[in-house]
Amino acid sequence: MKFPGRRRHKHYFPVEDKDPLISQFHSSDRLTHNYICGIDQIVVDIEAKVDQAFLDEFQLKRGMSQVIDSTITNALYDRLKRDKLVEYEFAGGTIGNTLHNYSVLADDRSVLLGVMSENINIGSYAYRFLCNTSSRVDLNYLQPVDGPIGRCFTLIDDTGERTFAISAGLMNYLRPESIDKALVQNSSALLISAYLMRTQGDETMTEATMQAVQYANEAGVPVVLTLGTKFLIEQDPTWWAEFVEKYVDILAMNEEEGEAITGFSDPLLAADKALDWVDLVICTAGARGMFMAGYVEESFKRETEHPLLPGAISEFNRYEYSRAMRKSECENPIRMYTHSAPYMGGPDAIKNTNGAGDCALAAVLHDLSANVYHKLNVPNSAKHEQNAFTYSSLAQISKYANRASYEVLVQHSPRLSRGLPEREDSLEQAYWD
Ligand SMILES: Nc1ncnc2c1ncn2[C@@H]1O[C@H](COP(=O)(O)OP(=O)(O)OP(=O)(O)O)[C@@H](O)[C@H]1O
Ligand SMILES: Nc1nc2c(ncn2[C@@H]2O[C@H](CO)[C@@H](O)[C@H]2O)c(=O)[nH]1
Repeated sequence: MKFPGRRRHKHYFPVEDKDPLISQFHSSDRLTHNYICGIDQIVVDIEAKVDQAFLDEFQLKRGMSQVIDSTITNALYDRLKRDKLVEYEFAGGTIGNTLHNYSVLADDRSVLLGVMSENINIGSYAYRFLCNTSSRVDLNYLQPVDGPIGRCFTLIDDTGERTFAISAGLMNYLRPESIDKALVQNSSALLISAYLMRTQGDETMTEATMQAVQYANEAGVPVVLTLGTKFLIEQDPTWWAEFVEKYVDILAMNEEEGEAITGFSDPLLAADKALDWVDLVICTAGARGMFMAGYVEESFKRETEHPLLPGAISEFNRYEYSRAMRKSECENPIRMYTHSAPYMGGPDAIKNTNGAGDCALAAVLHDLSANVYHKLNVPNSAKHEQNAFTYSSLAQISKYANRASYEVLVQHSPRLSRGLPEREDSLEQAYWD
């Protein structure tokens, strides 16, 4: 686990001053390591710039993520290739991206559950998926299938709006018995997306997901749900709200998905409503940055040093300097909220917003997982007198998340190619302490 910290002069000394006992003590194999796991439909993104006429031609609804049949897939693919419209092909999937980015940010292990073609040819989509995934993402638990993984045609129009057309292949054939109980129950978080509930016919992905969720719930492992696309939620918001309340501990969404599930278009109110169901909420809001909402025990609350912000909940950021706790861990839970604007006001030129939200979630998961790691290795630290869920305050986490998503906006792919710089002026000292 990467703890981005300060470098102190006293740690740099000549070789002859080296104490053999100290080097033994610092040997990293004595540390206990933790990991997070996630389930995804394994897909490769095929990205192309198109116009509305193109979407109409293939009966695709703008802005949606939709599953397409093999006839449309073949026609679409042939057309993209014929007109040389494909800009890039890269590993994707909302959870695949998030785990990859988590592993890059934390420089630590995550485990991806899903399917993988058992026979892989060089250059095939399965091959590409494996090549474009961080070596820190453990792919050893993937279930082999006799056929292709999924393809996600990512069609971007002039306004930057993305329309996803999914050619499923065998991506939804993960079986419940392929979910390793101990793996899930020993993890620091289980990450799932709303897309996993979109299955048809004999596809088993939904059952596999529910099996993993049940294992996680039994063991008190936080279940993190990312909502994926508003169109899925709009189909049955009540079902989703009940699902979240029953099984989920941390909810990640953008403002449109937030409105679909809570009925509130204001991201702060949407986050507040979702806090009725879960312990921690992340609501990204595009150019407006992001909102987070969580709980803290009254006696551990910390007042912000920033100006108090107006909003639908007045002075909502008052306790944003507190570390979040599970509601059940609080005797007198109080709600706290934070808002962060985009890092540096957002980049001058946005290359691609695809995956910005996934990356924000990866940063939040890094913070959560760092807390578990610290607790495992330094259990007597004063830091853990408070039984917090997060390593940092809500204010710091949302800044970190925006910093991480900035990196995705200035590159073409939703997956980070490298970690963040160890220290930045824009992050307060408290974060690194
Ligand atoms: N136009 C923008 N200008 C500045 N920052 C932006 C812009 N769009 C996104 N961001 C940054 O990226 C973060 C996440 O963006 P957004 O709300 O678009 O996520 P999303 O819709 O969930 O994305 P995805 O589904 O592709 O992962 C925001 O919190 C913000 O920091
Ligand atoms: N797992 C999964 N990912 C999707 C789906 N539609 C779009 N995405 C991914 O969402 C990512 C952006 O958030 C892209 O990289 C896409 O691969 C889907 O139906 N299932």
